[in-house]
Amino acid sequence: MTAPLLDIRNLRLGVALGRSVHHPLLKDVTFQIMPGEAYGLVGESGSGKSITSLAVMGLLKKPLAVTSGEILFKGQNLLSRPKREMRRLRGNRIAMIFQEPMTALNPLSTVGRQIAEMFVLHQGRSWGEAERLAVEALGNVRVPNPDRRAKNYPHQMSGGLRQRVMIAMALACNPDLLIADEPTTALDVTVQAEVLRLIKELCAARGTAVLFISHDLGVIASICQRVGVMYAGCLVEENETRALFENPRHAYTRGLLGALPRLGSRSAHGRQRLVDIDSIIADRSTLTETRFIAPRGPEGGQP
Ligand SMILES: Nc1ncnc2c1ncn2[C@@H]1O[C@H](COP(=O)(O)OP(=O)(O)OP(=O)(O)O)[C@@H](O)[C@H]1O
Repeated sequence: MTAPLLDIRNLRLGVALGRSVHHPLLKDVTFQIMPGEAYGLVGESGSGKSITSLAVMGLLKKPLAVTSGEILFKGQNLLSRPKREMRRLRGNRIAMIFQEPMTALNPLSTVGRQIAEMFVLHQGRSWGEAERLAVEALGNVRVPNPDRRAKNYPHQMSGGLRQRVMIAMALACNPDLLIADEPTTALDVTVQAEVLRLIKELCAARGTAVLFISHDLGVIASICQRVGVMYAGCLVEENETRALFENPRHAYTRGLLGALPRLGSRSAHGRQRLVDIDSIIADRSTLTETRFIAPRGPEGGQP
């Protein structure tokens, strides 16, 4: 049997309130991503999606701290790796793209130079060779006129093109895992669709696994084979994407699906009614619905 690429086990994470007291933010989060698989984490704002990905990248900053659990990447626990090794891993074996590329790109350096830096830092290439590879990388993410565009500064590009630059940087070293945290939320719908298609095609062609984070189940469904649903710091349900849509078992997942706008569903006034998820989960503080629900096996039992 193939071993998981990423294996997060009982991850607990919190805000340090004192030396040993933590306010919990993640509670026993457990999920696996197989090599080449696209896995989606969906949940409302504040449910813990981003801090999960930052923990994987080793980028949590105080007062946030992992209190227990394991993050195994290719069988090795990232939580016990020295900082130097994590720096080598980031950008090389695990790469990340964020919602707003402007915050991740250096405004004072051309995009070609920034992509070239990946080849110099992680692959020890000469600058001349790295700059040639950077133009090639821009072409691979379908940036028109890559030679000319490589000389642009980030502010000279549209949001969609900047996100393509981020994807080119992230995939430069052919990582095993790409973490995409709401990469298309800030883009127009048409540009969003193009960028999603690009991520999907490039990762499938290279066999790169994806951890795709979004609050939008529709976006997740277009790219991921499996989905984990997060609510209040817990992974409350996990299933294959199609099965989750056909048979959502957790109240919060049903709420999320019910809140997806659908073509053709209109009220008597001709307007579509949007469903309020809060009306489905009455009291968040009790967290009575945060029990994990695993996918059913073929006969409806556990697989
Ligand atoms: N530096 C921090 N200090 C204290 N609490 C934090 C810090 N960063 C995040 N949190 C808290 O951790 C919880 C999870 O945050 P996280 O950013 O992971 O949510 P999210 O699901 O990614 O939401 P969003 O979609 O809005 O980014 C939230 O309650 C948030 O307020």
